[in-house]
Amino acid sequence: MSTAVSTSTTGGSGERTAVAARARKVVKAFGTGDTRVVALDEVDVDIERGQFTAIMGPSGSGKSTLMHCLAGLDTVTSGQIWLDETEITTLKDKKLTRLRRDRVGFIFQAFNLIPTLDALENITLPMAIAGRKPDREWLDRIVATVGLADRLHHRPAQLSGGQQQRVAVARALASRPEIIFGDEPTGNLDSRAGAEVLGFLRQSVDELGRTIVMVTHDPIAASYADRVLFLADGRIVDEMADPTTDKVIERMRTLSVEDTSRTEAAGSEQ
Ligand SMILES: Nc1ncnc2c1ncn2[C@@H]1O[C@H](COP(=O)(O)OP(=O)(O)OP(=O)(O)O)[C@@H](O)[C@H]1O
Repeated sequence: MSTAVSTSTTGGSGERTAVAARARKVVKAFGTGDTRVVALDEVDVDIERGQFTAIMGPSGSGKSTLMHCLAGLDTVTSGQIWLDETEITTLKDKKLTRLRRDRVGFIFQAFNLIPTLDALENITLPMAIAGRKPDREWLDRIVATVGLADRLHHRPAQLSGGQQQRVAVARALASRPEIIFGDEPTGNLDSRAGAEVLGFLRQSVDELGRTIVMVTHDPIAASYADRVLFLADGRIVDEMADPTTDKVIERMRTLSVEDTSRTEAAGSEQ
């Protein structure tokens, strides 16, 4: 079974669609024969523009694979993915690289900052590489939003983990990407620094109109989102609007019970 989670689009006439990313019947398999693993099994999903979406699910359910495919970091076995109105599943490497550079932002668990550059240079580096000038006003807004104004000339080693991740958030926002993907962005942070970074992600959606998709194991992190997608066995099995930590914990608990009973049923069939 696959669950279609759809929203209407307003595209056409050069207008932005209400959907920032869209997947249809996406299958991603790794390996062949006996070692074949189907990580995504006919996934249909719409990621709404201007929303904060969290992806949750048990370990191995396909969360990272879904994010990598939506972001054009990995190819699909079959199915289609669009970013806005561009189908990325048919793009050749060069065009895909350019699209990722120009239209997508990334925040990873590891901050991936360049140690010899200061915070401001790290924030503007991707744009410098792309030969683009940062929009000063936008940059100032981002720096103010993530609270880095007095740290801009510090190198990563002179910043706390939370501050380093804020630099990474500012770097992801700097080029005004259409969509930002985060893979466990608070996974390396203590709860206070994690809460700060999640607060900034929330603000970038509410105040800067960004679109964020975040993979997380943490129900508290998921509670900052507008909507949570739940994956199990490579399929979207549920979604939740306006999540709270307790509601997410409860849903994850029932998912792992369902997971165990599925595994037991599969075992007894053999
Ligand atoms: N490069 C790969 N080669 C082979 N199998 C892979 C590869 N990447 C992922 N898989 C398999 O695909 C399935 C989904 O993996 P994925 O990493 O997307 O899950 P996840 O939900 O993000 O897991 P976790 O929460 O543990 O990070 C798993 O069974 C995994 O072992």
